[in-house]
Amino acid sequence: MISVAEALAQLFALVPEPETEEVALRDAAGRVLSRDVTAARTQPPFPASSMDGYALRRAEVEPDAMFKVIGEAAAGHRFDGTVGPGQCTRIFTGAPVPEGADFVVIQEDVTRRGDLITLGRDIGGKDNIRPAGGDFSAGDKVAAPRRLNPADIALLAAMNIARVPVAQAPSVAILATGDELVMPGETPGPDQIIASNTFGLAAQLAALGAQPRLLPIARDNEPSLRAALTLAGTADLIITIGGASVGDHDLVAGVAAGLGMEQSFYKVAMRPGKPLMAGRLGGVPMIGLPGNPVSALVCGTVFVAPFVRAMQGLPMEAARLAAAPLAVAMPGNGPREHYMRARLGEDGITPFDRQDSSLLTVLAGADALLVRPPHDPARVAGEMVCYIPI
Ligand SMILES: Nc1nc2c(c(=O)[nH]1)N[C@H]1C(S)=C(S)[C@@H](COP(=O)(O)OP(=O)(O)OC[C@H]3O[C@@H](n4cnc5c(N)ncnc54)[C@H](O)[C@@H]3O)O[C@H]1N2
Ligand code: MOO
Repeated sequence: MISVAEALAQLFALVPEPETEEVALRDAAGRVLSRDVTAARTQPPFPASSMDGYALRRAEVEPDAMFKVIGEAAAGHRFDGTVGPGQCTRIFTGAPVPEGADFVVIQEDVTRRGDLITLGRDIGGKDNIRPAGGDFSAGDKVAAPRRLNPADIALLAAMNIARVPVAQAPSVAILATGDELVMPGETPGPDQIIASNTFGLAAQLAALGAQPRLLPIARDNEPSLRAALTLAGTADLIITIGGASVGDHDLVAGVAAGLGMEQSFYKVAMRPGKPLMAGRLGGVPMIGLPGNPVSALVCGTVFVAPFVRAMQGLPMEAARLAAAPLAVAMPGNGPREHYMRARLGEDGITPFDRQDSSLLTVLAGADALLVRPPHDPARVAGEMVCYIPI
């Protein structure tokens, strides 16, 4: 059995070179920017007022000073003249500051009668002007790789980038295996259950910017598995669920090997998730997840998510760890890295009492996987521990 870190390193060696495509800005949210993009314009393109008020000369600002209003500058409509001594323009937020003016007095600090304004007694030194290029300048870059969040999309829009180079969304074939499985909505026989991991994993993948494709459930016999694995061959990544352990009906490794799979590793010193397998089948990376529902989804977080991020050109990094104080004491850990389903609260992190890898109710109630290294000694409440937010 290899360590989680070693398994992840071997998995990253299977990551294919990401491919780029261009998409409309509206479709770029959540995708990974694949090339640096460069602003073709400056923002704001001119010194702009940040408030509604009057534009005038800073040197003339003093208590009770009077100015003549000679025009108006609004957003989208500049004032074409020049503001001279003793003059001002009405100005609104976002408007270009007129020639000659270098200060905006907010209207709350002004009394206006006809074309004349009188300043109040406490104007302050803030000019209320956003300099040209205060946000960004032509030539500034948004650097790749980067998963584009809503603020990034707004920034690209402001830079006038209508089409965005992004990594192609990896197509991921998900193959559930087992005679006991039926799809949600179907009527299970007396010995059957509903395929659940499949859907949890598809949801994880969709949230990572991949395109999950559910294959028909493969039955626990070689022809069915072989047919299903052959169907998966056009994907960028094949994920199988179940049939990974040592039982008589656990056939995935054997059938995949028969089809020419080059195995990178099988079995990882972790809990849950021990019978994890990975390799390449027909040139396509393949990850064989254990069937137990929590095992499959924990492996989804610890292995599939970093892999799919790397497939989109993001750095090859393990799931990010956070730290929190333990709310309760814990006994020592065994030889496998333990990903304990846990809850964060005001007094720290608490692992659930029940850690069986079949319990989806416990996983659904968890917001953290408390990570315990192999042979981690007993811990007392208050000690800092690492966790993966989920
Ligand atoms: N003698 C041993 N037995 C087992 C070992 C072992 O080391 N020695 N390892 C255990 C561990 S740990 C795990 S994890 C499981 C993994 O088993 P498989 O990957 O072969 O998975 P299955 O046997 O096919 O299924 C296990 C369990 O999960 C249910 N399942 C499977 N697929 C789905 C799905 N898509 N949705 C919902 N539930 C699913 C399945 O019905 C079984 O209950 O092996 C242990 N055994
Ligand atoms: O490793 Mo299994 O995944 O413990 O249930």
